[in-house]
Order: sequence, then structure tokens, then C-alpha cells
Amino acid sequence: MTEPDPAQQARYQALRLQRFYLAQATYLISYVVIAAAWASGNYLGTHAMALSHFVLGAVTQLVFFFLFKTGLNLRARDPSLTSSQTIVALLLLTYLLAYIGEIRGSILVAYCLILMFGAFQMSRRAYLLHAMLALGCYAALVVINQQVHIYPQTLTSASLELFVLACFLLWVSMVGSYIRELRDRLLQRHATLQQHQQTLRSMMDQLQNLASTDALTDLPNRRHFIEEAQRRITLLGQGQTMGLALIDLDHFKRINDLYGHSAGDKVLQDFAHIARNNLRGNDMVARFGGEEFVLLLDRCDLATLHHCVERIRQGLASHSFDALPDTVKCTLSAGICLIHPEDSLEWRISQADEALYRAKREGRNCTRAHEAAYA
Ligand SMILES: Nc1nc2c(ncn2[C@@H]2O[C@H](COP(=O)(O)OP(=O)(O)OP(=O)(O)O)[C@@H](O)[C@H]2O)c(=O)[nH]1
Repeated sequence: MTEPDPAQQARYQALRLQRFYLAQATYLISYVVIAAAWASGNYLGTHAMALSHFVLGAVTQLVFFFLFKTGLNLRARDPSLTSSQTIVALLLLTYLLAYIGEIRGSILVAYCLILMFGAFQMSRRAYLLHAMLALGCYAALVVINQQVHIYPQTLTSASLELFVLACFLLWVSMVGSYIRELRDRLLQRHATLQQHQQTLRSMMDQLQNLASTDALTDLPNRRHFIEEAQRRITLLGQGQTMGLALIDLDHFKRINDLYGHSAGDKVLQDFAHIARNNLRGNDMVARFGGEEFVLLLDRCDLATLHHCVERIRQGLASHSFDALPDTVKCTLSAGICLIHPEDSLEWRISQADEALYRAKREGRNCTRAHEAAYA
């Protein structure tokens, strides 16, 4: 069985305490009944005995409270301590019934009330065992009373009471364990639903990933780049700029023609690797299409952008490709410009494209900035 995480554990523990406080309300009612019986002369024991009900109730409940508060209950097989709480309550009730006088018959139903507290926890077997204990306690009380006559009662009325109690206890056991079964089934369904939800979520993530990633280079694709760049533009503060670079591999067609398409693919993958390794965590490189890539550098000026693109250009120019002969090198041309707050992304991309075109015209393997970037 897997351990529940600490947050879930804390939630369960809070629920156990809530249930414990609820049980205390029942104890409180029993204290009122004892006080009323004692005040009206219906209590058959001594003053000390009357007092002992309160003391025993308080001491046992303080022990349970201590166990819950310190988390010692978590060491038990059932951390709710349902069985021990039920047994203590059944014994205390039996002790009370011995001296409660004429109103005893009406208080007998409290045995059923105590068992109801196990509704979400106890199995049918546990329910029947606790019901038998309740019946046994009261039967013992009847037998003892026949010997020592604490209160007047004929054997017939005692037997009738026992029979009625047995019927009610059986009924409570059936209903209680049925509630527990229902709860188990609901939990099971909830777990299955959660599993389905998890599977759906991971499938959605995979789909999302597929829709936004270029399969060959594992870089974000054009669509994802546009969305992300537009989002980042809206976050730019006054006076801040981002760097944009369009990169195109030089004479890439020749690589394909001379060494095959799959060698070309490997070159594209190597470039993606080089670019990624030369960028900071917040910067972005995406495949714009074919052998064209785009960079977006967060919060940067023209000098930093130029420096970064040059680093990538030199990294590629000096790279030895596994898929190509050692002497064959691959170069890139880049066009760069800056993006300001509220700029149109399309307009800035066309500026970077113009600068890229100039880089190609001026001999390739170089970086050129659009004039607007100097403004
Ligand atoms: N291997 C491979 N080749 C691709 C891929 N996408 C585009 N290409 C090729 O990239 C080449 C681009 O060629 P051109 O647009 O003529 O440009 P170039 O040869 O790089 O020349 P310049 O850009 O002018 O330096 C074409 O041959 C395309 O088939 C790809 O995914 N894999």
C-alpha cells in the first residue's frame, strides 16, 4: 500500500479529530442525563459513583485526545481508533445503565448510537462483534442485577429488553456496514476516475507537446514561437527590449545534395543542440521552418544580442559533424533586431528577415542588424 502524502495525512487526521469532537457531544449529553438523574433522585448509586462517571468519561477521552493530537494513533492499524473508542463507550454506558434507575430503558438505545459512529470504518464482521459485545455487556448487567438487585426488574421485562436491544443492534450493524460498503465503492470509483483523469491529462500534455514541438530538432515550432513571443511582448515593461534573431544555415541545399537528406537532418539537430547550449534558461530558440531558426532573447540590448548570435555562429562554424566528412563545415547567416513594448511581432520579424537577407548578400557566415535596431 502506498503511504499517503503529508498533506493528505493531515487532512485525514483533521477528519479523525472532527469525528472525535462529535463523539464528545454525545458524552456531554450523557453527563447532562447523569446530572439530571442525580438531581431528580433517579440515580441509584452513591455521590462518588455519580462523580466517577464524569471522571472516567473525562480521563478516557483525554487519553484519546492525547493520542490524536500527538499522532500516536497513526501507529495503530486503524488510526481512527474506532474499535477502542467504541469499546470504551460501550463499557461506560453499561456502567451508567447499572445506576441510572427508571429511565434506563430509554437510554438503552445509546448502544445503537455508539455503534453508528463506526458507520464509515467498521466491516460487517467488526460491526457484529461490537454489537455482540454491547449485547453481552447488557446481558451481564441483567444477570448481575438479578443477583445483587441494584434496581428492581423482573426476568420477563429484562429478557424483553435484551430481545429488543438485540434486534436494534442487528439492524444498526446491517445499516452501518452497508454504509461502509457504499463508501468503499464510492472511494473505488473515485480512484478509477482519478486514474482516467490522470491518463487524459498526460495524453493532453503529449498532444500539446506534439502540437508545439518540431519533431526533428525537438525545438518549439513556428506556431509555438509566435504565441510565446507575443505573450512575452505583452510582459515587456517601458524601456525594456527583447532580442530577435532570424538564422538561416548557409548553402544547406548543397549538404543535402552532397551527403543526403538524413545527413542534412543530423546537421539541423546539431545546430539545435549548439543553439540551446549557448542560450540562457529564459531565452528561446525555435525552428521557423526548413533550415531557418529564430531566437528570442529576454530583456537584452543590441550588443548582448549580437554577442550571443555571434557565439552561436562561431560554435556552428567550428563544429565537426558526425554525419559529414571532417573537412566539411557548416555556417549560418543571421539578421537581428530589437523588440520594444507594444511592437508588432510580424513587423519585427520582417526587419530581422531584411537584415538576414543583407547578411546573405554580404557573403554569408555573418550577423547583420537591422538599421532600426540602432535608433
Ligand atoms: N535535410 C533536411 N533538409 C531540409 C529540411 N527542411 C528544408 N530542407 C532543405 O533546406 C534547403 C534550403 O535550401 P535553400 O532555401 O535553397 O537555401 P540554402 O541552400 O541554404 O542557401 P542559402 O540559404 O541561400 O544559403 C532545401 O534543399 C530544403 O530541402 C529538413 O527538415 N531536413
